[in-house]
This record gives sequence, C-alpha cells and structure tokens, in this order.
Amino acid sequence: MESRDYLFKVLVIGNGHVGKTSLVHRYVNEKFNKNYKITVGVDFALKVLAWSDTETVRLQLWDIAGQERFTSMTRIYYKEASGCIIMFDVTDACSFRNVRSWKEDLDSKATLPGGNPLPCILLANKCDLSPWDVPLSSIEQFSKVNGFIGWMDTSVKDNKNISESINFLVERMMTVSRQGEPWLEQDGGKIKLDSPRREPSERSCC
Ligand SMILES: Nc1nc2c(ncn2[C@@H]2O[C@H](COP(=O)(O)OP(=O)(O)OP(=O)(O)O)[C@@H](O)[C@H]2O)c(=O)[nH]1
Repeated sequence: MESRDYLFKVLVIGNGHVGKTSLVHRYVNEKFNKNYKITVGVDFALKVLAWSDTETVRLQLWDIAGQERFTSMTRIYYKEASGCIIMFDVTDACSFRNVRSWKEDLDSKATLPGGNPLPCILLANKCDLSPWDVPLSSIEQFSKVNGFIGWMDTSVKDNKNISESINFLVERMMTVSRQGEPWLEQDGGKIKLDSPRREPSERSCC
C-alpha cells in the first residue's frame, strides 16, 4: 500500500498561565515543569507520529502567548493552520470566560481552505486542582454551542488525557484531509476515550 505523509499546523491558544507551554512540553518531551516561564510571542515544537503502518503525521505545534489576543499578530500566527487547541484553567473562571474571545478571534481570522472553521478542541486544564471555579455542565454546554469538535478535562501535571485529546484532533484533521470539509463534525461533547485505535508511536521530535 502507498504510504502517506500529513503535515498539520496546530495552534495552542488561551489566556496566560493556563498551561499551553506545559501541554506542548508534556506532549513533545514527555516532561512537566512546575515553574512558570511566560511565553513571549510564539514558540514552536514538532512531533512526528507513526500514525499507522502507512501514515506518518507531522504536527507543528504553535504555542501562542496568552497576551497575543490583544495584538494584531494572531492573524499572522493563524495562517495555514489545520487545527486548534483552546485551553483554560478550571480554577480560573476568567480564563474560561475568555475562551469565547479566543474562539471568535480564531474563527474571524482563520478558516480551512473551503471556508469552514478549523477543527478545534477545548481543554479544561489543571483538573488535578480543586476547587474548580467552572462547573462541568457549563463546559459541556459552552463547547456544544460554540463550534468545538469536543472538549476534555486534562491535567498536564498528571499527564491526564493529553495524548488522547490531541489524537482526537489529529483524527479529525486527517478526516478533513482525506475526505474534505463537509465531513467535519462539530458535536462539541466530551471526547470519548473508548476509541479502539492504538496509540501512534513516536518517530522523532525536536
Ligand atoms: N497543577 C497544575 N499546574 C499546571 C498544569 N499545567 C500547567 N501548570 C502550571 O501552570 C503554570 C503556567 O503554565 P504555562 O504552561 O507556562 O502556561 P501558559 O498558558 O503557556 O502561559 P503564557 O506563557 O503566559 O501564555 C506553570 O507553573 C505550570 O507548571 C496542570 O495541569 N496542573
């Protein structure tokens, strides 16, 4: 069978301090750093996945600084993206309220080639902490009415639901790439973890 390579640019956006840099570091380097170092502008990372025997996925992760929503730079950063992760911190209601602005910013500046919104997941991060400042029912409802393909509670610290969520997004980006935009479903519900597919193996990273 013919082998196929996919290259996806994935944006990681959300308020400052919600865990975007930590997410990318965890996913790419399999490490967690408890010290906060603010991102200035944008950081990049690459992860290469052996998705199946015949398919390789190259993920270019763009970690965009929390304060960039207030600059005109996001239009440039969002260019030619294939998908997006929007994060908030479950102990910080303000970061959840601002997800709407991040999604609006994204949808107004970036679309798929056919004009549809980018497939986008919503991550409710720091679920290892308590008390939560955002009720579960609000997240579910919000995700469904605001055009997300799904949402998930995550803890970058405990490595909970990180690769599972990103794999879900990769799966959708691959469907769009193979079958076109009309296939893009925007159910918005909680991402299901019972998918039978095996974990892709990692080829290399930098
Ligand atoms: N308890 C807990 N802390 C986390 C988690 N994820 C990240 N953090 C911590 O939250 C702080 C901020 O994380 P960053 O990854 O730097 O946040 P960011 O969203 O990239 O921030 P900006 O660079 O300002 O945009 C750091 O001290 C992390 O160690 C998590 O899942 N649980």
